[in-house]
Amino acid sequence: MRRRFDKMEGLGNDFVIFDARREALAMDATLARRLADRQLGIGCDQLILLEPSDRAELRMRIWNHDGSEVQSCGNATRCVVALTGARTIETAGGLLSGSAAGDRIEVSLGEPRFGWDEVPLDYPMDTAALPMRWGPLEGPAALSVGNPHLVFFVPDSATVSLDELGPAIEHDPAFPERINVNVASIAPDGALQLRTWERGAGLTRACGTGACATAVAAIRARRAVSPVEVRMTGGTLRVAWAPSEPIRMTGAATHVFSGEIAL
Ligand SMILES: N[C@H](CCC[C@H](N)C(=O)O)C(=O)O
Repeated sequence: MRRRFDKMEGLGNDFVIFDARREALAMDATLARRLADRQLGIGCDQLILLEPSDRAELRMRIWNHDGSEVQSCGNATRCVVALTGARTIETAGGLLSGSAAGDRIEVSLGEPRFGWDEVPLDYPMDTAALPMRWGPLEGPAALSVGNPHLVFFVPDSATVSLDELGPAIEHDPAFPERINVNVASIAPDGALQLRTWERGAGLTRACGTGACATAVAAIRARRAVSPVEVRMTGGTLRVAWAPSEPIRMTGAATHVFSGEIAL
């Protein structure tokens, strides 16, 4: 059976999107891994499946490059809004809303969660600063923005060996669902410079939920003021948040090509 897909990217974080709202498509870890493989398949950081929803205009399901199905993906959400024009999206991480903002897309990710069991962590800890260390990285904030994130603030995020430290932190037993690892520094103009080791995908050029988690942690710790610019390898996102408000992220979403593949 041949199925159409759209290839899209948000700041270099790339996606293969199948629209299964009219014709169901059975996706599983094995198929997602093959489609995401850059030699054996189409190639992407995350595989996205759109399905009907009775709570929003559509449901978005997300599989990482390693085949793990997860709750939320910020950059892909902007791409799905741009591709479909949907304004409400159901995900396992919560209900999202989005709209075009000039040549950018704005998405509301809902409110962050700071409870140790909401991240989740394996046991109670102060999520504002976990009493943990991995090499030079210590005392991260932990939060959920629909998916789990750690945020480390360092003098210069460009000098951290995230390719080495990322896997050890992602798979630490303290994180029963694994975790996304963000390392950020504060630029002289108050912007955040962020690099992310993504759960299930490794180093990516940008991470939308990582940018949101890092901005929330910075605003909460009074290291930054909302709205804050988050600069990543693949480009910049603008994140706005205040306590008891949803997180709002604004940035680019680009259609690269459409294609067909035999499944
Ligand atoms: N790796 C993430 C999913 C993709 C997040 C990222 N691509 C984004 O733009 O938010 C996780 O396992 O929770």
